[in-house]
Amino acid sequence: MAEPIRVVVTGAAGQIAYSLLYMIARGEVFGKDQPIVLHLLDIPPMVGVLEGVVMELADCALPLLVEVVPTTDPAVGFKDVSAAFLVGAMPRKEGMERKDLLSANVKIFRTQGQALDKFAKKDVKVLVVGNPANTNALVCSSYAPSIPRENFSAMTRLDQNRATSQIAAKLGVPISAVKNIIIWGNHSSTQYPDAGQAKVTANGTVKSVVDAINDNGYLQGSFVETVQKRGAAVIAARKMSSAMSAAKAACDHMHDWWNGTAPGQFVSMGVFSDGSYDSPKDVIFSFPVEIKNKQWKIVSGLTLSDFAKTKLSVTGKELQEEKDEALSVLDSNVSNL
Ligand SMILES: NC(=O)c1ccc[n+]([C@@H]2O[C@H](COP(=O)([O-])OP(=O)(O)OC[C@H]3O[C@@H](n4cnc5c(N)ncnc54)[C@H](O)[C@@H]3O)[C@@H](O)[C@H]2O)c1
Ligand SMILES: O=C(O)C[C@H](O)C(=O)O
Repeated sequence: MAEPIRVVVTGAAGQIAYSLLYMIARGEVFGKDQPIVLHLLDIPPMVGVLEGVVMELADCALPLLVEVVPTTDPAVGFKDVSAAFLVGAMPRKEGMERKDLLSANVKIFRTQGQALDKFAKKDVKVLVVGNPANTNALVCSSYAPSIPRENFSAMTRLDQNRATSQIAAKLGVPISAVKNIIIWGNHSSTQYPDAGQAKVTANGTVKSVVDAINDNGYLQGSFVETVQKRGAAVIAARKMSSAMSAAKAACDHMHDWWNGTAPGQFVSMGVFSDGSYDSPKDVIFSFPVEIKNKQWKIVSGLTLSDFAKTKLSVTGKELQEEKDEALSVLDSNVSNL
């Protein structure tokens, strides 16, 4: 058996964590041979709930879970962690846009960036789930200058999973038959879900999704809109934001970062933009990436349609605006933000 690794989940008393903790502790992210010490970080009013979560984790009798550390102290929560799932934040309610959460939530990510900088392992992999996820990840990284910025990411995997599921249903094929759907930009209603590079395997033959669907009106219209608005649709139905699917996506994201992507396949992650595909530099922008040895690389050389370019420009502009707004909320001289 390998040495245990320490993994922190923030917002550990919340609804996403309730599904996520179980999946991590079962070995679905770091492997079935990797023992885990789980750090559960939440805020003082949630201590009672957190105690219940600790009881349930014990009652799951999971062989890989060697220790659980519940805490409200970031110094304890982030101590020596190799992976961080930053879920804890205020969720969106019906009628709100994700950017309405910005001022409340960026402050949380400033504190957590500082704590990661001080206490986490320097090669920690950080996944930000709490919204607005892209800009929170940017803020967090900016307050953790001793950790490489490539180690900070934001979750758009839920959008990728939603988009893949829509395409598979439209074509009447299993989910596993559809690969390489891309989510570009922000985890918001400006994101661009793009099936333009995607492939489908049907009856032993690999085809482009564009040819298989043969309906540009759908691919540029209701497909894009359904994925962009799926989070709001779940909130309208559940009166709470998505949780089970968000936890599954967080596991998929970290699993692929940890274990790599299959040859020829890519996944979407919000990562620091280097200006690829004319995106604004130095915002956290979702790109297609390939992953090897725990390092992601933006897939280069894809040909984008004029329609796609317009969509990328809209979502890039929103991310630039969010970044400017975050700076005004933080009202500080963060030199590298
Ligand atoms: N990126 C995505 O695809 C995606 C998908 C779904 C939800 N989300 C976001 O994830 C976040 C969490 O959603 P949820 O449904 O689990 O919410 P929730 O309200 O059920 O849980 C959030 C938890 O975070 C805790 N928390 C608040 N401030 C904290 C802090 N400073 N440190 C540690 N914990 C803190 C709260 O006490 C609560 O227990 C929300 O921002 C939501 O919008 C993102
Ligand atoms: O939409 C939300 O606010 C929750 C989450 O980001 C989602 O996409 O389901």
